[in-house]
Amino acid sequence: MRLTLLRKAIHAIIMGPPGSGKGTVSARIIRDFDMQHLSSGDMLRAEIAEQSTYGTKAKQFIEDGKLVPDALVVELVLSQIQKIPTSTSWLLDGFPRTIEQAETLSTKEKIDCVINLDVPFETIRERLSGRWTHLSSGRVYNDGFNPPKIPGVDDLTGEPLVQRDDDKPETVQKRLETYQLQTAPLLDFYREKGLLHSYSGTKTDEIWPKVKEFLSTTIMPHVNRSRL
Ligand SMILES: Nc1nc2c(ncn2[C@@H]2O[C@H](COP(=O)(O)OP(=O)(O)O)[C@@H](O)[C@H]2O)c(=O)[nH]1
Ligand SMILES: Nc1ncnc2c1ncn2[C@@H]1O[C@H](COP(=O)(O)OP(=O)(O)O)[C@@H](O)[C@H]1O
Repeated sequence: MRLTLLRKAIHAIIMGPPGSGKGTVSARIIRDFDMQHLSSGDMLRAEIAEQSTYGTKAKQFIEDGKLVPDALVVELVLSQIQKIPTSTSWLLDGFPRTIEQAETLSTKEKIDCVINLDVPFETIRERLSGRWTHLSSGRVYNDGFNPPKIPGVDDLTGEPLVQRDDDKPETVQKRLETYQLQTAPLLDFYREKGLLHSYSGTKTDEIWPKVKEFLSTTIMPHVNRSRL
């Protein structure tokens, strides 16, 4: 019997080092499951493009491969979450990234699961040198893995793609160090709560079926809109 009356909105987090495939896997999740995607990096880049107060404060930290201060990111992300109807499921990508962010989030929202993409740093360094981003949507491409139909142009809008300034090798190295120091400790935070589900590998196409299987069977069989 289907227990449709018990449907509830799911609150999921996707974690992993920069370039581990969070955006790529998130796009597949929202294609196949009825969820709203919230990416802190996309939000910050939109604020920078608008030259807003948030954007102006965040810009230098991002360019330096550092994390943007907790207070700023928390305010930005929580204000976006609050705009989502309570009946809508959401997937947070890139947030939280520090214990302080996770603790603040846990006082405001109940989290159902954390998907962690465990990809070796060597693989990431190679990938990020070939990442092309459509800034306004957050869509990503890669020279070898999923190239755009026309080089340098977004498939859906025809607008130009850019190589993010923070994808330069020296900034990538700094971001990986920042991840190791400030974000990796979050894995234990969520493991202790029994929420962490880690997927290791070097290829998204191998990781994705496992993530999909987990979401379909365990977390949200009721919102799965794909044909398994
Ligand atoms: N070669 C290769 N590139 C991938 C794979 N998965 C994702 N990418 C690319 O790697 C880059 C980083 O992925 P992205 O989803 O942006 O990672 P994020 O920084 O964690 O959100 C992008 O250019 C993707 O197109 C993969 O399995 N192989
Ligand atoms: N939760 C966050 N806390 C602090 N800084 C953040 C957060 N999310 C994004 N940022 C800033 O934005 C940059 C880009 O983030 P993101 O788009 O998630 O890229 P990636 O996953 O490739 O590192 C980060 O390097 C960091 O400076």
